[in-house]
Amino acid sequence: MQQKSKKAGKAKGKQSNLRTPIVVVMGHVDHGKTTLLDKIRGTAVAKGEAGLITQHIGATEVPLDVVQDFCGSHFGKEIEIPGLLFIDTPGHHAFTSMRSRGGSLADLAVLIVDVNEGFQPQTIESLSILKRFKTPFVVAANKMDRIGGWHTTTNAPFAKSLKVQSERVSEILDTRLYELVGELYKYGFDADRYDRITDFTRTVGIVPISAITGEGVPDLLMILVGLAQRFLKDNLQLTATGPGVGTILEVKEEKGLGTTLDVILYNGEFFAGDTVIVGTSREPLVTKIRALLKPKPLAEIRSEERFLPVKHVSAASGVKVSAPKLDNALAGSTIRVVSNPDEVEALSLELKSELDAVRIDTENEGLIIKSDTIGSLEALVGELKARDIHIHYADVGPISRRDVIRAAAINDPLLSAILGFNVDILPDALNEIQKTNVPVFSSDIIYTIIESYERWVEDQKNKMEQERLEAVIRPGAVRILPDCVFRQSKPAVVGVQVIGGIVRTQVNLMREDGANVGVIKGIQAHNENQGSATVGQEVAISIDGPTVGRQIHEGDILYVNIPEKHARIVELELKPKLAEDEREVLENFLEIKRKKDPFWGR
Ligand SMILES: Nc1nc2c(ncn2[C@@H]2O[C@H](COP(=O)(O)OP(=O)(O)OP(=O)(O)O)[C@@H](O)[C@H]2O)c(=O)[nH]1
Repeated sequence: MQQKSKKAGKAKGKQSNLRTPIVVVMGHVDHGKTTLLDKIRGTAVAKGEAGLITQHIGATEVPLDVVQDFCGSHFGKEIEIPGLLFIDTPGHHAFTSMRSRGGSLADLAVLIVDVNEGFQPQTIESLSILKRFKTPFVVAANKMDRIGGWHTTTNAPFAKSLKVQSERVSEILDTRLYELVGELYKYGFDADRYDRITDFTRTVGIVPISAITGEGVPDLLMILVGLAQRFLKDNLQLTATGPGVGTILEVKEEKGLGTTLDVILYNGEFFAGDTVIVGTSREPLVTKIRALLKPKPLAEIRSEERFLPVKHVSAASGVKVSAPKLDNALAGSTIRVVSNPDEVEALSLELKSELDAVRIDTENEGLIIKSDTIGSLEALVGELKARDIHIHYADVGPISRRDVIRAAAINDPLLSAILGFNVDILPDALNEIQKTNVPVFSSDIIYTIIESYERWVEDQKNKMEQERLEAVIRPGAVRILPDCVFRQSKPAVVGVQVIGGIVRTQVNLMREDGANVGVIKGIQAHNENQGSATVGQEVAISIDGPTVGRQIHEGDILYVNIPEKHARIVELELKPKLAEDEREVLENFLEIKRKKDPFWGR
């Protein structure tokens, strides 16, 4: 044990400043992210190597030696990375709040998929985030132990585990893996079971695992080390020395410490006392690191203090930073060491541009977007842009009254809405929402937000369409009944039978020769006023315009004089839905119109 520690320490020194790669585990709810992280931590602890596993703030470091031991094999000299740093907060939320300039903070990702359930909404969302950030990843096909008839070999590498399975179990597993290959192909990735791949730069590896039994986990770790070595080597800027740069994972209030930052240091070093510049939602702030804190090892947690001050940390590392004036610090933004006061201005501009790059503030018609961190804002905005959904304004922070007012002022009814990712609605914003009826779609799953917004858009469109069609004047025809003239004129009141379609008040009537007759003022049946009458009904109608005996006569057929614009909609859009009588009336009506003008209504 002692020896191993020394060996690990020495090995690290040899490694030409290549820093520990940062790994994030992503996937759908309940597919096993937490269980996998627990397994990786727990196994190493169980192997009596707890001393080697370094607990970070928000992350767990697994040194290369531990990975080697777990895998039961030794890596060659070509492996120079000191180990793997797993971010403890699983999920894409953590992923999106971590970003370094130009991409995500994570060097590598594990996309975990329940092999029995296949792709689910958050799997797809995670995949699209990985694609956008171009983060190399492996797929962990989890819960293979749930296949009926599975024989468990605890913590065994996949090949060993597979050997003891029946042919039927192997076949089921293979089928499920092929389904995953198919899903990945659909989203633009070539994938295969990892042991069938020769070129990992082109093909995504799928590692069958069980996070519970540990089977396949050694393989997963091996693949991660291999990928990290390849991809990190290309990124020579990332080192464990020099002025530190980190991403703020969380801004946290701590008893006795005030506001602190949980930071993943991804490049260089922090020393207690360093001057740092920190991103906020306004002007970046310059402050001095009062203390760097690491979690206390489990055995030492006796007192209330959970943290251990350290003088120095180097990348990659999870650390709590205590410093004055941190209240406005913004999760997802950068913390950076200022080595020279002359740099402040340039660094400040750089930090501001980080937020400005994601923030959108235009005069165009579009949605209002609010999000909790820069990373999540970027992810949400990215997804919306990919769908060509217009954005009026996007910013970090809770939903405020101002946001609601801005959304209400948007003219396009389908864009007058707010989308929020993991943000609160301030109380006065709630009042404004009630007043304006601006819809707010919020969730901590991007996919859910967009899906519910899109569903609302669909509903709104249907409603608008329905309203439009309801406003269309439809075909109708009446015959004036004999001996039912109740008044000659001003207005003429006659008894009619509706012989087809529908007649409403306010529509114009037309004779069979095409001459306009006048407007229906009222419709009565059994002395009751009504707005319309349909086929078969006998009603009295009052018509403003004609005189009975002159323009109209008993026995005449009168048509609803459909305006040309409406006739076009009826003929082109509504015809298939018309009843037989309506269609007949429409055809007769159009025939009359087109006798004079063959192109009428076309
Ligand atoms: N049989 C079996 N069960 C598993 C495996 N991995 C996870 N589970 C179980 O699946 C459930 C969900 O696992 P979690 O690790 O909590 O899933 P998660 O993805 O972290 O879920 P969220 O944190 O809610 O997103 C738990 O009951 C686990 O015990 C596995 O490999 N085999």
